[in-house]
Amino acid sequence: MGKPTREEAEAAVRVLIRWAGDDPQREGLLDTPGRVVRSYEEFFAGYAIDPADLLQRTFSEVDGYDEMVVLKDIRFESYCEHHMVPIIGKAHIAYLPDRRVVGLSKLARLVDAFAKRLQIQEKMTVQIADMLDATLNPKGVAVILEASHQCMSTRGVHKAGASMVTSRMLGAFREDASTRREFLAIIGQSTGIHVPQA
Ligand SMILES: Nc1nc2c(ncn2[C@@H]2O[C@H](COP(=O)(O)OP(=O)(O)OP(=O)(O)O)[C@@H](O)[C@H]2O)c(=O)[nH]1
Ligand SMILES: [Zn+2]
Repeated sequence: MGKPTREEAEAAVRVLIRWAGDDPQREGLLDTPGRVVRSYEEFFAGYAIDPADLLQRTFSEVDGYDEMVVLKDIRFESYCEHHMVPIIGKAHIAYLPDRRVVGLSKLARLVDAFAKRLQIQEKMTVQIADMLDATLNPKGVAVILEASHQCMSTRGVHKAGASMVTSRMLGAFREDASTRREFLAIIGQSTGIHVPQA
């Protein structure tokens, strides 16, 4: 299945405008297919990124640092693969380094590489954790995602305010309850976290 041309993608948007009940030829909508297709390039930029590449560069001069590294409150925007509407939330990532650490921004880039695709939250959670585990070989990895799904707030069941929380714990975070507790305490899970609403 080859990638369609830009013209084909714009034609598909014109069909959807007609499906919504409007006229793609009216002045206000003439440039809309082009804008939508350009927006899709942003929304789905993750397909062009190789997440493993992002984590190739590591640093080993850490003077023996062997405690957990946590990056919390990483905002992400993803898209529900069932309804193609936004999933907006926050990711919290931790790992227990084994001599090597990765540049901090790469953790946020890793989240985006998987978020900017058609997703379900469970799959995205596993993809982030497993990629970090496979490329960095740390002693443990923890990933928690909390997000609100516009397919649940702006349509269907209309439950604004509900948030989905998913997690994946590997290595020390799975096996050792105190490591897991320390991570949860650091990200503030015990005190409650504000989830940005879609
Ligand atoms: N587990 C999971 N479900 C999701 C996620 N995003 C959306 N969904 C759900 O996917 C389901 C799709 O269900 P269907 O019954 O096929 O679709 P639908 O008729 O549009 O369902 P409603 O949303 O209940 O109106 C819905 O229950 C959504 O809430 C996600 O990230 N994880
Ligand atoms: Zn959905």
